[in-house]
Amino acid sequence: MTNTFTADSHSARIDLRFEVYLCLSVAARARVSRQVVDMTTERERDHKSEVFSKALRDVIVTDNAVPDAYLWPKQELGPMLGHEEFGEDGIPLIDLGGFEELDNNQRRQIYDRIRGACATYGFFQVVNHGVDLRILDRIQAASKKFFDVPLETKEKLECKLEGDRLLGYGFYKSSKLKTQRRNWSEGLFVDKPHIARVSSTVWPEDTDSQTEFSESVEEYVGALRELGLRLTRLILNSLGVYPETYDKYMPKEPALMRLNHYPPCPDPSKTVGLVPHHDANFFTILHQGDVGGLQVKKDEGWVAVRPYPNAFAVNAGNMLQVISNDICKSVLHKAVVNQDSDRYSIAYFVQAPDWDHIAPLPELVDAAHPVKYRPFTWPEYLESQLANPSNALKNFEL
Ligand SMILES: O=C(O)CCC(=O)C(=O)O
Ligand SMILES: [Fe+2]
Repeated sequence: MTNTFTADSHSARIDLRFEVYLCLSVAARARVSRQVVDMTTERERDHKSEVFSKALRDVIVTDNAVPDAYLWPKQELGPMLGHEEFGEDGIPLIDLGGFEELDNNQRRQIYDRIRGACATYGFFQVVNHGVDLRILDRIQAASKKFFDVPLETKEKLECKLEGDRLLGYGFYKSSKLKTQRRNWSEGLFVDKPHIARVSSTVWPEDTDSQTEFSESVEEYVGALRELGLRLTRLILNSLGVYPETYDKYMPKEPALMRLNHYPPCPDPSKTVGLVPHHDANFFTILHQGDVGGLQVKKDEGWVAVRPYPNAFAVNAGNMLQVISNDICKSVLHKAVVNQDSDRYSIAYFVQAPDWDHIAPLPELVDAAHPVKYRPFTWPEYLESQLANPSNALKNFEL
């Protein structure tokens, strides 16, 4: 992929892919370039060799203020909700324990809850999902250890295109605003084939750390792949699609993953952890650990997704919205930060099936439910994303 963006600069293309593959797809136009990690002021440059979070904390100690690049105008933030303001979020927490033993009626109830959640919120949460909790602890520890290494080491993994996918480490800026506000976060994009390169770059002399990082991430990817397949079947069933074989509906491999780190922030009410965005992929499985921060757009406001340490939040991406003929909604979501704790989240982006054309499933189209999108290829989608980042699906709507 893809030669279709020749009119645009290299960085714009990278920008686009960043959004798509890292799923900062609609509201966010994050620039992935050297610029991303280039600090703009003298003071910030001084801190470049520090750990990101420490650098920010130092700025705070010096100035008792958030650097300008991270301050968002109030009107851009919209109605704010603190990271611990959990109301009745209404997003179902679905217990998958013992699912195989359930009778058809009981299963149907679960399918209905999944479908209702995808239609209303675009999100649901799962517990007893079959992923060993030790695997979750291990990946959280690996992620923390990664983000704790000095910035100059992490920068060796600068985000760049690898084939048709962007991988590596970076801060994120949003081009949503002309002023290029920054998100109060750093992240590492990795997929299975590139895990070993990450660990050998970050810990060239330390084979124990290399092994620990590689093993924890590989183990996580393996477990999440299984969960991704299981959730694909559950979601298809919830849509009333019962193919003889699910093979042609199975996600494309490898999935992409992003480790996110949100350092504590002195003024969370004026900053954004991760800018509001839609995920572009099929669906995302997010582990947000025990520190909340994920918020989902509902009507004119935001709903905070309650963190359950052992749960995963699952959300529909743009491709699921299309494939489900708009039954599942790819909903705007964002991450907010807080004053006291580091937050580590892990997003596992399940890819859409490897079809020549993405289109609504014929099973979901009839006279009462007319087809909502024309078929399109992935490169066409990317082009549309570049032209219309806030509504990439618009081009394909019928
Ligand atoms: O960290 C979070 O809670 C949100 C992450 C997210 O939405 C993403 O990585 O696409
Ligand atoms: Fe997301």
